[in-house]
Amino acid sequence: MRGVHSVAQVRAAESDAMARLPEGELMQRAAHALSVQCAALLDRVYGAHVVLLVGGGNNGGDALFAGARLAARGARVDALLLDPARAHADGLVAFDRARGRAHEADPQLLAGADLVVDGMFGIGGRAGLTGVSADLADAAHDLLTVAVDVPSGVDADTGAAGGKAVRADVTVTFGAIKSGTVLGPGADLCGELRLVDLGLELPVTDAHLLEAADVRAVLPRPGAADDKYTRGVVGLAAGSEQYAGAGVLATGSAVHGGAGMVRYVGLAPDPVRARYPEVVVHPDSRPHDVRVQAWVVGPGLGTDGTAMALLADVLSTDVPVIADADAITLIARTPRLIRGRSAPTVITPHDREFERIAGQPGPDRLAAARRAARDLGATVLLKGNATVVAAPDGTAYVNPTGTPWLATAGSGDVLSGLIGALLASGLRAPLAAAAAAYAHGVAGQLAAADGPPSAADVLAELRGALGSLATG
Ligand SMILES: NC(=O)C1=CN([C@@H]2O[C@H](COP(=O)(O)OP(=O)(O)OC[C@H]3O[C@@H](n4cnc5c(N)ncnc54)[C@H](OP(=O)(O)O)[C@@H]3O)[C@@H](O)[C@H]2O)[C@@H](O)CC1
Ligand SMILES: Nc1ncnc2c1ncn2[C@@H]1O[C@H](COP(=O)(O)OP(=O)(O)O)[C@@H](O)[C@H]1O
Ligand SMILES: [K+]
Repeated sequence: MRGVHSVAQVRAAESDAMARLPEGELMQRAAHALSVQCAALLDRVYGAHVVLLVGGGNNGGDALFAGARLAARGARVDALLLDPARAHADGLVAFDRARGRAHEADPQLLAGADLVVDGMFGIGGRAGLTGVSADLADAAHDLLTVAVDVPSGVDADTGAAGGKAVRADVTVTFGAIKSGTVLGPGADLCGELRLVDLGLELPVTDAHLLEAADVRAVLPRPGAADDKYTRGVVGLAAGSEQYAGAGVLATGSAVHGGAGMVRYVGLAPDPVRARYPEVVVHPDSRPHDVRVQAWVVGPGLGTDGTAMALLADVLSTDVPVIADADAITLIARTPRLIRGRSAPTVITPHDREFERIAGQPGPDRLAAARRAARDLGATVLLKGNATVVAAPDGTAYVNPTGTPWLATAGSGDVLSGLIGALLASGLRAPLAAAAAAYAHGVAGQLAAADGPPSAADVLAELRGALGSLATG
C-alpha cells in the first residue's frame, strides 16, 4: 500500500525540510530527478527538442532548473513563460546560463517538440485551465508530455480538472503521492505516475493507494483444516422476477469469488438454480432461517414492499452485509436500518445512489466517501474511475485498477457478489470492499482486452483475475 497525502500535509513536510536544508536544495533535488526522468524518455538528449511550459510559481522553477540540466547535456530547450515577470528568478538565470531560450507563451512554438515539460501549475494549481495555459495544453495534447508534480489544471487534492487540463504521458511527482494524482480525472490525466523521494518526513496517513501485493496478502486461501463452512458461506438476497439477471450475476460472482458455499434467498430462484447448480436455494426461507457469514443484498431486488421486508430482515442479522443498488435506494429512505447495526455494513453506491443516500459527492470524492461512512456508520465504496473506499473511522483506500469499459449494466452486481465472498471469508469490511474493487478492476481489464465486455464477460474473468493476484 502506498500512502496518499493531502496538499496541506505535503506543504507542511516541505517547510519542515526547507528549515533543515540549505536554501533551494529541495527544488534542486526535484529538478535533478525530473531531468533524469525526462532524459530517460528521450531516445537521445543531445539534439532533442524540449519545450518547457513555465508558470509563475515553484512548479515553473522546477521546470526551468530541469530544462537547464537538459540544455547542458545538449538538448535544444525552449521555455514558454506564462508570465515572464513572475517566472522563477533563479531558475531563469540557470536556464539562461545553460543557453536555454526563453519566450513569451506561444502555442505555435510547441510544434515538433520531442518532449513537453508541463511546469505551469503544481500543488498551488486550481482545477481547469483557461486562456493561454489552455491553449498550451491543447498544443501539447499529441506530444510526449511530462507533467511536473501534477498535470496543470488538476486540483492536487481532489483530482478535479474543471474544463481543460494537461494530459500527461508521465507525471513526475515529488515527495509524496498527492490525492489528486490518484483520484477522479487526475488519476487518468497523470498518465504513468512516478514518485520521486525528496527525503520529506511525511505524517502517517489514513489514505492508501492499493497495490497488487496488498490484495494478494488478504485474499482468502483455504488451509488443510478448512471445510466449506469455515471458508465462509455467503447469502444472496438479490434478483427479482423483473431483474432476475442481477441476482444471477451477483450470485455467480460470490460462487467464483471464493466462497465455501452460496445460499440464495432472493425473489428469482429458478434462473439461479439453472445457471449455478452449486448454489443452495432456499425459496421459502427468510434470512434468519439460513446460516451465513455474510449477506449480499440489493442487486435487482426491486424497491417494493417485498424487497423492503427482505432488506430489513437481512439488515437485522448480526453478520456483515454488503448492500448495493436497490438496497441503497431503500436505505436512503430509512437510514436507521444501517445506522444501528452491530455487524459491519458495506454500501457500494455509484454517484446517483450516493446522492440519494448522502447528497451530491461533489469534486472531492475522498472527502465525500469519508463523510458518508462516518455519518452512516458503514463502509462506503464510491464507484467510478478510481473507486474510493472509506471506513467509518476515516481509513480510506483508492483503487487504481479498472477501465471505463466496466461502466456496463450488471458490472456492479459482479462487484457486490465478490465483496460478499470476501466478507464471508472473515476479511474486515473496508479491506474486503477495497480488495474486491481491485480484483473486479483487473477482471474488467482482462475482459476488455478481447473487445467491449459485458458484465457476464467480467464475471467470466474473475477467476483468472483472482488466480493471478493470488500467485503474483
Ligand atoms: N516548496 C518547495 O520547496 C518545493 C516545491 N516544489 C514545486 O513547487 C510547486 C508548488 O509551487 P507553488 O506553491 O509556487 O505553486 P504553483 O503550483 O507553481 O503555482 C501557483 C500559481 O499559479 C496560479 N494558478 C494556479 N492554478 C491556476 C490555474 N488553473 N489557472 C491560472 N493560474 C493558476 C496561482 O495563482 P493564484 O491562485 O494565486 O491566483 C499561483 O500564482 C510544487 O508543485 C512543486 O512542483 C518542488 O520544487 C519541491 C520543493
Ligand atoms: N468511467 C469509469 N471508469 C472506470 N470504471 C468505471 C467508470 N464508470 C463506472 N465504472 C465502474 O463500473 C462499475 C459499474 O457499476 P454500477 O454502476 O453499479 O453498474 P450496475 O448497477 O449496472 O451493475 C463500477 O465498478 C464502477 O466503478
Ligand atoms: K504541472
